[in-house]
Amino acid sequence: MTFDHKIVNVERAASELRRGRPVVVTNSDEELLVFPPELLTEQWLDSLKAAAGGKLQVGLTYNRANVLKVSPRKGDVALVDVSRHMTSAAIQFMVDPADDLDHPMMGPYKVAAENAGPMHDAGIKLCKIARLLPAAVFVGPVPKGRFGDLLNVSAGEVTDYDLSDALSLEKVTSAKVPLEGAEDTEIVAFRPKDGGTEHFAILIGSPNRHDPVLARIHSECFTGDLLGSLKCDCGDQMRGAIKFMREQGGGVLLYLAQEGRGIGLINKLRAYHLQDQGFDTVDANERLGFLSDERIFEPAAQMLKKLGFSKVRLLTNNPDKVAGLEACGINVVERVEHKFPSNAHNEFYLRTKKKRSGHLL
Ligand SMILES: Nc1nc2c(ncn2[C@@H]2O[C@H](COP(=O)(O)OP(=O)(O)OP(=O)(O)O)[C@@H](O)[C@H]2O)c(=O)[nH]1
Ligand SMILES: [Zn+2]
Repeated sequence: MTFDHKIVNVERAASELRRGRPVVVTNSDEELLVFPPELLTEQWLDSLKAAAGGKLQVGLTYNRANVLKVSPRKGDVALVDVSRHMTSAAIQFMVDPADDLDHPMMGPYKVAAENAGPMHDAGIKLCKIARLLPAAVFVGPVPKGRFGDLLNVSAGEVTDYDLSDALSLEKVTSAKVPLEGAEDTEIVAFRPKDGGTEHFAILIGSPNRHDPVLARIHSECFTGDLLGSLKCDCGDQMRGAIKFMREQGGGVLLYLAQEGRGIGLINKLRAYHLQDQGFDTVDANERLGFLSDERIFEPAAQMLKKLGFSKVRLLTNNPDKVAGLEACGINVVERVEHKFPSNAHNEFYLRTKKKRSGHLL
């Protein structure tokens, strides 16, 4: 029997990291131990220092490194040496911006003599997949076999994860779920065959497959969609799209598991904490070490294709969504604006999206 382990290995490794356990990223002849800094304890740090024999490093993304005034030697990851006396708390200050304003004199940090490589990139990517802070403590690289029985995953599998995860989406089931204002509605569930990220398509009415379908790419927003948060416009946009589709005779809303523009709910709340300190939505993401938007469009495109839609009229104010969907082989024949009145809490957020993220309204 043969299995395609691509997604499985990555999901297992990410799940191990979320539990505060180290994993090993490999290439053809070397391996690199990865530990999530936000879950570091003094005990773990002592063990890692012992395993590293004095060579322990923290990997930071370009955006976080930039905040700390260090730069990657090459590529997008900066490696900072962990000195013998550095505590787990000091490493956590390095990767978590929550208390940056209370520690304005952090550093200076010693940039490692080595360049970061694809295994380091994969280590940080794994922390992102685990929805942890995008940083990692590293031991190595060392020749293969040194870290014994620790769970391991190849750097290539991690790099390919997003695409493999999206391209293996399959329809699992569907059911009629009448919604307020759109009673003729069906929810179609998608899941990669070996168990990755689940996404959902909400079909309003019975749109035909010949004409361009009215479509909305909606990234999950627990606070806005479910709780009615006034900090963003997601709830209005989601309910507004459903209502508009019903009025127009049908459409499809793709509900994507990309909470917080792809950083996860906990990291989004971390970004909100920084916004409470005065940083805008873009700076908050970047101080955490993320890109301002970490989303990809393949899952949306894949669901549209599986549902038989190849041409869409896209409800959005975000030109990146149009370009992103087009790049995945969906023909966006029209962008339909999707704006709702602002309130005192989201006005600055909406202005920032226009000023800094190229939004059209
Ligand atoms: N990281 C982060 N995510 C946020 C913030 N506010 C809202 N979000 C997330 O942003 C996503 C919603 O974005 P979308 O509604 O797709 O909006 P958009 O990219 O602005 O584009 P359109 O609405 O289509 O014009 C959801 O996943 C929200 O959780 C924030 O301040 N920080
Ligand atoms: Zn929202």
